[in-house]
Amino acid sequence: MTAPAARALPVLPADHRPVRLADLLARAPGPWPLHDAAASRTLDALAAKALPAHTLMQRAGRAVARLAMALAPHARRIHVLAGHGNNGGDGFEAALHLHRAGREVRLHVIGRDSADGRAPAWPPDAAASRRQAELGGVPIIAGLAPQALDGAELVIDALLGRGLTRPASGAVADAIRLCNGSGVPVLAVDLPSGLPGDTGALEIDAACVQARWTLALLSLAPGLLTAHGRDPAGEIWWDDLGVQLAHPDFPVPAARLQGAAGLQTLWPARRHAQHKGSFGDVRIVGGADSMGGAALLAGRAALGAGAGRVWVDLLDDDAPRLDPVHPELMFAPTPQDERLATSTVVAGCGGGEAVAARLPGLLAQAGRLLLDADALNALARDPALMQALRERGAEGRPTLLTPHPLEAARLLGCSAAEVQADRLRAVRELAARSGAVVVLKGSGTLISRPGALPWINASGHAALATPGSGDVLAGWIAGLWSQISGDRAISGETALDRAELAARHGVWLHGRRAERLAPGGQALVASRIVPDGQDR
Ligand SMILES: NC(=O)C1=CN([C@@H]2O[C@H](COP(=O)(O)OP(=O)(O)OC[C@H]3O[C@@H](n4cnc5c(N)ncnc54)[C@H](OP(=O)(O)O)[C@@H]3O)[C@@H](O)[C@H]2O)[C@@H](O)CC1
Ligand SMILES: Nc1ncnc2c1ncn2[C@@H]1O[C@H](COP(=O)(O)OP(=O)(O)O)[C@@H](O)[C@H]1O
Ligand SMILES: [K+]
Repeated sequence: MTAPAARALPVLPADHRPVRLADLLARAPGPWPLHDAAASRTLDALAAKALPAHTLMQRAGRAVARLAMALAPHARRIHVLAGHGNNGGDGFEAALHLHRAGREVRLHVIGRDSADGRAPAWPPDAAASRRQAELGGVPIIAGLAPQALDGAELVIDALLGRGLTRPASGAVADAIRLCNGSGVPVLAVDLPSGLPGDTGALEIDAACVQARWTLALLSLAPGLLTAHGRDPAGEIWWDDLGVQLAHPDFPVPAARLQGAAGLQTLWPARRHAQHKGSFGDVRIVGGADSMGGAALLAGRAALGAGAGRVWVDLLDDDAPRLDPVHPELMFAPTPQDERLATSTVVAGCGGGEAVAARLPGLLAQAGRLLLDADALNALARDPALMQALRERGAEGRPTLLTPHPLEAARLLGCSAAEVQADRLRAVRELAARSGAVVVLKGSGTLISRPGALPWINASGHAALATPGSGDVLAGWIAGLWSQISGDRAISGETALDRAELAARHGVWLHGRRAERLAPGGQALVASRIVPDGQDR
């Protein structure tokens, strides 16, 4: 790709304000692109070229200083920890602004020059910003002494950003640990230092700043939103520094952020002339041995999401065929005829070993098929099933897979740790291998279809880490999927588009319901996460 002419870039005057990501997602349509480090470097260079020298870093530093004063208006003593890359440069600029605004600023320079006495080697912009800070009279201190943060009211973390190439160590890791141990609130610049921006994957005991707030600059890193990223990032803010990221010449993002926008309009109000047959049939195949509850949760969720009729096909012959809490649920064996071709089938919730025998028939006949839990484990064990899955996709019959990281690892033939080390790569790989839409669950759930940009879901928190919440999700997605298929099919969309839409919407609503029920992240039981028809 040839680089676009710099003057073509839409760089606006810097009169904008940073926005809290949660507010942005609630009101703006998006989709918001997420850029990896390589793309962000390209963006940085393009934007810097379109502006007068040093302007981009000045904007970044001013944005950090303004947000610091807005979030911690009473903080007088502010310590800025600066590393030796451009992240440090943003810190120098912020320190200068805060100093000029009358705050008591201490600027700690951490890294090569303080640790081993070598001459500092900042990139040109950061070197210029450091000179400005010195000339402006900001007190600059080499390193961070153990008691240095006593009495501090705010720390600005500008140690490491997108340039992280290895786990933080040495003087940088020591500074991170001191900062975390101080109890002083931290505003992280671009990323909490130590967090890998592309993946959000932290090794055990890796040094990483635990920020109260993170201000992402120009572009948003996927690692802030998935794997381990949400905890160290704290509340995420974003400032595009006046650069419009939607410009066609900008580098392709690594993923898109899924919020509510664009989804509500998919399920319009019901028309008077509609009947339950208009909203699709869902069949749940699962509940082997003592795991009938999983199938019931999925069935209830499909009903609550608005499916027209829901049948549960229990694999345990001795289990009662009635749900007293939801007597609307019907219990019947899955038919082996054309009714299967027009149904949305969920297989695997509490499926045990028994579900494997059902898969060849379902893969061959089900119109829409969602495989979860034990159905995924059976798929991982049997290459013939995987082949049948690919054939379905090639014939235009869509499948959705909803693995958690261990199930994804079994399907990919690797460990769960390897999946978690690069969740975006894992979800793309699994979608490509299976031809299905894949929902890789966990903090920052990913949704991917073959060959397309993955989505990272922004809703939900650890209240969802409760048994059965995955069964609810599977049923919820199926209930939505059944409504945008059949006679309510959205025109112009392919079968795989509809599968992806249902997955994106289901994952978003599932997470948002948990946030509403447990705003403080307190424990939830999965039955409460079952939708009640009000979730839109
Ligand atoms: N891109 C954008 O959109 C914009 C970017 N901007 C800002 O620039 C930041 C990116 O700057 P950057 O590329 O200079 O990287 P940065 O994070 O400062 O690291 C620098 C140095 O750290 C080193 N290093 C690496 N790992 C290490 C470790 N574990 N422990 C210790 N050291 C380690 C490594 O040097 P090494 O030691 O490997 O030679 C590297 O040179 C970005 O986050 C944002 O704040 C904004 O100003 C404007 C918009
Ligand atoms: N820490 C977390 N943050 C956000 N979502 C989570 C977290 N832990 C679990 N979840 C979500 O909860 C659900 C759990 O699904 P799963 O692991 O299949 O559980 P189960 O098999 O018990 O139903 C998934 O949607 C997953 O994304
Ligand atoms: K940082």
